Amino acid sequence: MASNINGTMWEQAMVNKHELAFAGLVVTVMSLAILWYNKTVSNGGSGSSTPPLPPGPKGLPVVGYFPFLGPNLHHEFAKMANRYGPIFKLYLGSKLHIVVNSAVLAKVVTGEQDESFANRDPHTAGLATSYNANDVAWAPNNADRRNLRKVLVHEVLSNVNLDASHSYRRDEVRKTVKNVYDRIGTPVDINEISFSTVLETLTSIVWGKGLVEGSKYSNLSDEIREVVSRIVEIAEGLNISDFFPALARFDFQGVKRKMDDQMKQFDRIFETTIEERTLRNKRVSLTDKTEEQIKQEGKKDFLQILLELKDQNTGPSITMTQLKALVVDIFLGGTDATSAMVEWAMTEILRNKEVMKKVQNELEEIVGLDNTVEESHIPKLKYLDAVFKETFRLHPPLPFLLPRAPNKTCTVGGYTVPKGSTIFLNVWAIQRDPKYWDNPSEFIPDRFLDNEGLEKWDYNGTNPKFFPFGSGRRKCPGIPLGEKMMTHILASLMHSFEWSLPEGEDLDLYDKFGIAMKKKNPLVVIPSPRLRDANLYK
Ligand code: HEM
Repeated sequence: MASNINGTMWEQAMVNKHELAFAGLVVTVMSLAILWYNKTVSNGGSGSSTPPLPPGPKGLPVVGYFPFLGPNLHHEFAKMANRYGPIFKLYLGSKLHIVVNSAVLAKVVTGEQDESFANRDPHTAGLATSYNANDVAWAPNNADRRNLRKVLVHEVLSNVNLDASHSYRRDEVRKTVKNVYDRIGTPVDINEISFSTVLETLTSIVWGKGLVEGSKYSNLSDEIREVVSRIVEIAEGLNISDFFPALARFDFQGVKRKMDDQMKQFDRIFETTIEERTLRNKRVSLTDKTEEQIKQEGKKDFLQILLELKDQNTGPSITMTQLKALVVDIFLGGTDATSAMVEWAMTEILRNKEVMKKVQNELEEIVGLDNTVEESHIPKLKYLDAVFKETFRLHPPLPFLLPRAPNKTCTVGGYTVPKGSTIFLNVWAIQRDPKYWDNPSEFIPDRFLDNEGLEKWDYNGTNPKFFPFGSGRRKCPGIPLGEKMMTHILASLMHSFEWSLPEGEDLDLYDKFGIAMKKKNPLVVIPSPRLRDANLYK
C-alpha cells in the first residue's frame, strides 16, 4: 500500500511534471512568437509596441565594438552601412551610437525631427573648450544657445560686418602670396600656409589691428596659433573616458587636464586684451569716440561688437563667459576645416589636368594675369565654386558632422533611437552613395554647375544628398565666412603661381580621421610665378 500510495504519488508527480513542462513549453513558444512578431512584423512601428533598436554588430561585453574598429571610422562605417543598411547601431564602450547612412533618414533627423535631434552630448574636449557648453557648438538647444547663435549669425557674422572686415582678409591673403613668392622654387606645405592665413585672418577680424598694437600681446596670433594647434592635437586622440562615462572622473589620459591648461592660456589672452580694450574705450571721450566711430565706420572688430552686446541693456545680450566661448568657437570651427578644404581642393585640381586648365582659364578671364584676386571676383568664379562643391562631396572635413544626441526617444526608419544616444549623420557615405551619384568616386566638378535649375546645390543643407556644413538648426553658422576665406586663399594660390611636385613625389588621396578630416600625407608643392608683373607680389 505504502508502495502503492508512493507509486500513485510518484505517477501523479510525473503527470504534474509533464503538465508543467508542457505549460512551460507553451509559454516559451508563445513568448518567442511574441518576440518574433515584435521584431519583425510590427517593425514599422504600426503596432502599439516599441519598435526595436536598429540592427548592428554585436561587439564584446564592456568594450562593445571598439576592438573591431580601425582608425578611419568613416571608412569602417561606410562598409558597415553596406551590411546593415540605412541605419545601424553599435556600442562603443558603454555608449550606444547610431549611424544614419541614407539621405532620406538624414532628412528625418535634421528636418521633421530636428527639434529633438538638435542637441549634443559634448565629449570631454568639447566641454572643456566651450566653458562647459556655454557656447553655440556644444550647448544643448536651449534658449541661451539660441540667443547666442542669433548673436553670432546676425550681429557678428552679418553681411554688413563681413563686408566691413574684408580688408583684414585681403591683407592676410596678400601677405601669404608675398610669403610664397619669397619661397619660389622651394617646397611649400599648403595646409600649413592655409592654416596660418586663416588663423591670422580670424585674429585680426576678432581683435582688430588697433588693439594688437601696443598690447601686452604684441604677437597675439602666435599665442593663439600655439593654443589652437595644441587643442586640435589633444582633441584628435581617442579619449577612453568619453566612451565609459563612469570612468570620466579619473581622466586616465589627462585629456581634461591638458585641455584645461590650454583654456587657461586662452583665458589669460582674453582677460588681458579685454581689459586693455575696456581701458581704451574709457579713455576715448564721448566726442572723440564719435569721431573715432566715424573713422572706423563699419570696421568694428568682433571683440568690440561682442563687448557692446555684453554691456547693452536692450536687445540681445551675452555674458562674459558666452563672449569668450563664442570666440573659441570661431577659432576652433574656422581654422582646421577651412585650411583642410584648401588643401583637398588643390590636391584634386593638381591631380586632374583638365580641371586645372578650366580653373586657370576662368581665373585669367575673370581676374586677369595683370591683377590679383579680390573677394569681389569670388561670386563670378563659377567653375571654382563647382570644384569646391565636388571637393566637399568627396572630402567633407566633418564626415559625421558634429554628433547629435536626441533629448527624447524617437523613431527613425522604423527603429527606436533612444534619448541621449550618440547620432552620427554619415555625410561621407551619403555623398558617395551610387544610389544618388553617377561615378561617385570620380572627381567631376561639372555635376555641380547649374543644370538648368534641375537640382539646387548650396551649402545650406537643403539638398539631403549634399550637406557638408550640416543641416537644420545646428548647421554651421560660419558658412559665409568659411567660404570667403577658403575661396580667396585657393583662388589666389592658383592664380598667382604654377605648382609642381617635388621630384619623386606623388599626389595621393589618403585621408586621416580627426577633428577635421585632413590629408594623411600633407600636400607639399613647389611654386613658380604666374602673374605678368612681379610688383603684384609685393
Ligand atoms: C570650410 C569651413 C567649415 C566647415 C566645413 C564647417 C563645417 C561644420 C559642420 C559640419 C558643422 C556641424 C553641423 C551640424 O551638426 O549639423 C559645423 C558647426 C559649427 N561651425 Fe562650422 N564649418 C566651417 C567653418 C566655420 C567657421 C568659419 C566658423 C566660425 C565663424 C564655424 C563655426 C561653427 C559653429 C559655431 C558650429 C556649431 C553650430 C551649432 O551647433 O549650432 N564654422 N561646422
